[in-house]
Parts: sequence; C-alpha cells; structure tokens
Amino acid sequence: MNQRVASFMELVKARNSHEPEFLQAVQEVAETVLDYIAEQDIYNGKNILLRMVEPERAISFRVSWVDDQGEIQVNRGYRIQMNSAIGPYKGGLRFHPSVNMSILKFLAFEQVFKNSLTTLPMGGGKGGSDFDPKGKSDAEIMRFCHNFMAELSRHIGPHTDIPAGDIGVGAREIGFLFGMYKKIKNEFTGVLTGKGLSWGGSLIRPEATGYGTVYFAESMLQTKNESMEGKSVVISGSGNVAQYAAEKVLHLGGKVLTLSDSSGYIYDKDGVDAEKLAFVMDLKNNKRGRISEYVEKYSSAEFFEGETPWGVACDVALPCATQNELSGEDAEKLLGNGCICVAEGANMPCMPEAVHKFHEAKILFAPGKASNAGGVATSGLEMSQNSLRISWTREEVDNKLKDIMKNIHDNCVAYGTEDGYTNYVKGANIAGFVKVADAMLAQGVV
Ligand SMILES: NC(=O)C1=CN([C@@H]2O[C@H](COP(=O)(O)OP(=O)(O)OC[C@H]3O[C@@H](n4cnc5c(N)ncnc54)[C@H](OP(=O)(O)O)[C@@H]3O)[C@@H](O)[C@H]2O)C=CC1
Ligand SMILES: O=C(O)CCC(=O)C(=O)O
Repeated sequence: MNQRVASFMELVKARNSHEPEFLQAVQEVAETVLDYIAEQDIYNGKNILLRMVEPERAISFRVSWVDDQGEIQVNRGYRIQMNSAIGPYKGGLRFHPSVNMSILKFLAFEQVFKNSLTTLPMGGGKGGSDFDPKGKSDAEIMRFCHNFMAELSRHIGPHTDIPAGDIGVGAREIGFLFGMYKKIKNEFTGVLTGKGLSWGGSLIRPEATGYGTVYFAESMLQTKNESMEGKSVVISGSGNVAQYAAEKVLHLGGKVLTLSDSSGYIYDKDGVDAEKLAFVMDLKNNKRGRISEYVEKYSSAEFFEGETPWGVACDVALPCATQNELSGEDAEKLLGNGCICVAEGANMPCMPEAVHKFHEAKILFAPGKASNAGGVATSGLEMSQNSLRISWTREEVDNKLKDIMKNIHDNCVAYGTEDGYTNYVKGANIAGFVKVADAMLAQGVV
C-alpha cells in the first residue's frame, strides 16, 4: 500500500472501524483511484473520494411484523443513500440474516461506481434487512414486506430513490413492496424496478444481470481472439444471477459444469443443459428447494456438501452467489486448472488476495461493478419506459443491454490498460469515478 492510500485508509478506518466489507471495498477503489486523482489538477485538493465514502444519508429502522403463529417478530431495516451527484439513488434491497451496515455500505459504495459506468443518470444506494426469507410462508413474506415498506416509503420516490431486488428479494417481494407503496402514496409510479410485466416492469430485467455478466466475459475473451463457444464454465449460486448467466453461456455454446447454494455445489460432468436449467429455475423460483435436489433427478451429477466449486477444472469462472466467496487459495486452484477468465456476477465475490493472484497471472478478470452492471442498467431502462409510459420489445431491451455492456468493457480498457494488460478493476474504478467526481465538482460543496 503506498503512503497516499495508507493515509487515506487511516481516516476511513477511524470512522468505520467495525465495517470490514465496507473498508475492503473502499481500499480497492483508493488503491486504483488516488494516484489518478493526484495527477489531475481539477480533482486535487477537493477531497472528492473522502466525500464519496461518507453516505449522504444512512437510515436504519424497526420492522415489526406478525408471523403465522401470531408471534410478533422484530427485524432491522436499512437504506443507505450513498451518492446522488448524477441522479436519484438507485440500487437493490437485500433480505438476508447477514445484512448489516458494513455490507450495505460496501454495496452502496460499489453501486455509485457501477451506476456511473452504465452512463445512465443514476446515483447509488442500497438497502435491506436482516430478515431471513428462507422457510417463511408467502403470507409471512407479504406481512414483512408491507411493514418494511410502511417505513421505507417515507424515504424513497421515483425522483428520489428507486430500490430494486438483490439477494432474497425477487419478483414476489417487489410485488408486495410495490403494493404497499402504492397504497400509502396513492400513486402508481416507477418507484421500484424489477416489477411484473403487467404493472410497469421491463422485459429482460430478470435476465439482465446474468446475461450482462456473460456479455462482458465474451467481450473480454474477444480481446484474446477467444469466445464462450466450447468453453467449460464453473458458476456459483443458483439464484437470479446464476440462472441467467448459465442460460446465456448455453446460448453462446459454452458448457455449464456447476451451480451452488449455501449448502454446497453440484457438478454435472455432462453439463447443465437447457432442460436441466429449467428444472433448477422451477426448483429455486417456485418450489424454493435446495440445489442438492438436482442430483436426485440427474445421475450425471454429484453434490458436494459444504464446498464451493472453484476446484473444478474450467476455462471460465463466474462467481454469482455472494461477497468474499472466492479466496486466494481458490484462485490458485482455478489458475492451476487453466482458467483464463473470471467475471464477477455477484458483488465483490473475490477476496483481495484472489484478485491479486488473477492480476499477477495476467488472466482476464472483471470486477462486479463492471461485469454485473447489466442488472441496474436495465433497471435504468425500466425507469425510462415508466417515465415515457411505453414498453420496449425484448429485442430492443436486449440490444440496449448489449451496447451498454460493450461500452462499459471498452471504457475499462481505455482507463485500465498498461503495457498491453488490462486491469479491469483500475479501469472500472477510474471510469466510474470521473463522471461522479465531475458532477460533484460542478455542484459545489454540498
Ligand atoms: N439480482 C440482481 O439484479 C443483481 C444481483 N447482484 C449480486 O449477485 C449476487 C446474487 O444475487 P441474486 O442472484 O440476485 O440473489 P438470489 O437471492 O436470487 O440468489 C443468491 C444465491 O447465492 C447463494 N448464497 C447467498 N448467500 C450465500 C452464502 N453466504 N454462501 C453461499 N451461497 C450463498 C444463495 O444460496 P441460498 O439460497 O442457499 O442462500 C443463492 O443460490 C449478489 O452478490 C448480488 O448482490 C449484482 C447485480 C444485480
Ligand atoms: O437494479 C437495481 O436497481 C439494483 C441492482 C443491484 O442491486 C446491483 O447492481 O447490485
């Protein structure tokens, strides 16, 4: 760590000492952006990054609700409104027992850079709750979502802050949240994205994060005259992002070898084909089952309880589950098995030691804030369609998504290439920073 970064991190740590994930995300940006800032006269002495690491607003609130046994339960709800320099706050809601300020601040901070990279006018935010949707009935989920929105509705709006889904928040939860917002405000507006198609949602939004991650990986591979065709691909997770990443890999002629959840991973030596993927989608999205059930249906597969899939030999790895799920040791296994490309579908799934090893080995590595930006970009397209009261076709949205991902890729290359190697982390951080920083400068010290 150079002195500039060390001094900066000392200040940030003094204020956020109990927030390891947030410090991890800030340090990665500081390491790539501070030297760039020092070289640019316009940013020098303006403390822009120091301002960017402080949320404009961090809201924490009580969510009480009644379970199916008539017991009163209490959870904590949050919304971090990180930066609104280039547009209203935008970012998902996560319902998971691990949710706390550190995790949401890291996600909100990354969201600021990601949203800037999309080139759409969206600031960054993130929110959620330590509520665990696993094992809850639909009625319990509905009561929780309604009580969560009863408070959140005071802080959001179509011109202020537009939440969406993330871990544990999918189409069902967005429906319940939207229903309560509409009731409280008595208005039908595009206050959430990821809505159902018949009430303001956009085609391709469910697919967008996974598809976008694979479009990004394909662009990276093309810089080496390679493509997804014929590649073996290891994917973690089996939720929204993993499912549609797997679908796009299949469209492009790749072979999906693994999927996982928090109980372990399945390895299918024959590959997860379209029919098997449809089984997984039904299992996860409707039956809300466990990935281990895959091996009861398909004998070509094995289940590895409590393990992650990074030891399986592959050409391409797509971590699509959660933060810090791929360690330095895992990175060594991937490199040892000849992996040439890693694109993050999840937010910050690779630990810093893993990223360091990928860079050292000079393989293709994309940070989530660039490679998974297709989800929020398509949310931006949903907002445009809501404002214009129109809906674009599937093909129109998919083409816009492809263009946006290509543009993000090219911007990373422009800002991150040195001596013939593209450091996509550096490229994404600087390209994301510049747009937000310029807007902050123009708006003065607010
Ligand atoms: N949805 C979106 O549009 C976007 C999502 N992302 C990121 O992608 C990642 C996945 O999100 P999404 O697919 O929407 O979420 P889902 O809730 O649909 O799926 C999450 C998947 O990750 C697994 N998982 C969650 N926590 C852990 C853990 N601690 N260890 C192992 N596995 C875990 C889940 O398994 P289990 O069911 O057992 O918990 C599940 O398979 C997150 O990092 C999210 O922030 C990024 C951009 C946009
Ligand atoms: O679509 C959105 O607004 C949220 C997407 C998101 O949470 C993310 O990019 O991590």
